[in-house]
This record gives sequence, structure tokens and C-alpha cells, in this order.
Amino acid sequence: MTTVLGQNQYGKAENRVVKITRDGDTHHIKDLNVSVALSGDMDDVHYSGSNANVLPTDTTKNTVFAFAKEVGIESAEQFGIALARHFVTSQEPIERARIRIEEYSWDRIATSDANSRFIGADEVRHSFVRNGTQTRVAQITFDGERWEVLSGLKDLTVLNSTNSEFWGYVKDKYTTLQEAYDRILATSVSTWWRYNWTSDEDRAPNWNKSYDQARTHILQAFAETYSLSLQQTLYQMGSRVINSRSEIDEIRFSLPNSHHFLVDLEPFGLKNDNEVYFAADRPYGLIEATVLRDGAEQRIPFDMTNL
Ligand SMILES: O=c1[nH]c(=O)c2[nH]c(=O)[nH]c2[nH]1
Repeated sequence: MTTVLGQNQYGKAENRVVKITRDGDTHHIKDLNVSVALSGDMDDVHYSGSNANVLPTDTTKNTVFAFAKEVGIESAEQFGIALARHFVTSQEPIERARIRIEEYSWDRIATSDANSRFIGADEVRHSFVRNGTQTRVAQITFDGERWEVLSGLKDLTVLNSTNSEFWGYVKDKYTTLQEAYDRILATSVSTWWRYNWTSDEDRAPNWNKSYDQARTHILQAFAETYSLSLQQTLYQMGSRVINSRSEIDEIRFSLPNSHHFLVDLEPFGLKNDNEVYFAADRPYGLIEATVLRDGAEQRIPFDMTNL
């Protein structure tokens, strides 16, 4: 044999599961995209085609849907933990499970009539509108002993219309950028953070509360930082999360710098007093970094935020 099998994993990707929980007339919706990746004693199926150790990917798909009913979806993390535990503990050849989840959030639609015949309140209990483009993400990995839970979000688009400067940078013969003392700072936050919970012996964090709080700290740090660079803003967002949330040891960001260029209105005899911008979609600066609790291990993969 001149070749050997390297790292391998398999499972059903992107299971789109929607769960409606009915509390009388008030309905709740959970909308997930769940990807299962299993690994373990899978040499034979690759070398000889023996499927004796292979739990079909079709079964992993069915398990996702059955667990939506049997276990319920309280949070992406709790759901991923239940699935990972199931695959690793129920099938001898499966040694490791990685569950990736995207969660799309929905808001209730407000009624036009506060005395709506549906509920006599200001929201329809069964009508929802997709909440922007922001997506919550989670990745749960279990090897039978140790948990690794990463959570995060992507496509959280934010903009500061002032309190951003960029100057004092290196200039060489190719530099044309003008120094900016009052610019727009806009980005679309993609981030993953890592919980320091690793063992069933310890109490797991409150996943939904942690998520909400981390998101709030990121937004507040973005809004409250007087920015001299997007790199500085990134570090402020990360350190605010680490310093405020003891259950989180590491956070990584991928921040596209969504450039807003002042438009030259002189040809039209108009003065552009920092009012009219061209929002370029590409190219964009891409600022990426990890912020760690002092002494913590860096474990979030560098390219994770681009998933
Ligand atoms: O916040 C910024 N960081 C950079 O590194 C950079 N480079 C650039 O051209 N504009 C900016 N803005």
C-alpha cells in the first residue's frame, strides 16, 4: 500500500429543522441549520468498503429531527450537546462528534390594531418576521470525555457615523489613502467564542443568557469605543466580553472594514460636508484577531470565522 487514510469525518450537513412549540395560542419558533460530523473507527469503510461501522448519514439526519421532538430545542448549544452525546455514547465505533448549528431568529409581527381579535395584545402570536441577517452559530465537539463548546454569531452589521479616525499609518510610494479624522466605521461582525466548560462534572453555563450578554457587550463596545482603527475596536469588543463573562476564555473576530468613501460633489457645484458616501462592497479591509483571557490556550481555528 502506498497510501494511508488521514483525518476523516462524515455525517449529514445542513439539516434545516424548524420546531414550533405551541403554548395555547402563543407559538414559539426555533429555526436551525444543523450539521453533523462523526469520526472514529472508520478505516474499513474507506479501505475495503465494509459498512459495518457506518451509522448512515441518513440516520444522523433522522436523529436531528427526532431530537427536536424528544429533547426539544432550548438553545443551539443544549441541542448540539444532546446530539453529540447521543452519537458518541450510543455507537461504539464513533469516538468523536462535532455538531455545527446556525440559528435564524424570528420576531413576532406587531399588529396594526391593539385590540386585535387574535390576542387583544400588540403582537400576533403565530406570525413572525425573520430578524435581519444576523445568524447565531454554535459548534459542539465531544470525544466521550471532554466538551468543547464554541458559540458566536455572523453578519451582525454595525455602523458608527462618527468617533472613528485613521491616521499615523505607514506610508510608502504606493500609499494614496488620506488620513481620516472623522470617518464612518462600519463592519459586519463575525465572531466565535469558546466556553471554559469542558466536563459534565461542572455546571454548564446558561447558553442563552451567555449569548445575549456576549452580543450586548460586543455592540456596546463597538458603540462606546472612540476608534483609532478597527483593530483597536476589535480588541475592545473582545476584552469587554472576556472581562464581563467568566465562562468565556477566548473570542475570535473577523471584521470586514466596510469602506464608506466621501463622494466628490464638486462637479455638481455642491459641497460634501461629510454627508454623502459611496458604500463600497469590495474590496474591503479584513481585520481578524483572537482575544484571550491571560493564560488561556488559543484553540479557535484561525479560519473559523469565515464559515
Ligand atoms: O481601521 C483601519 N485599519 C487598517 O488597518 C486600515 N487600513 C486602511 O487602509 N484603512 C484602515 N482602517
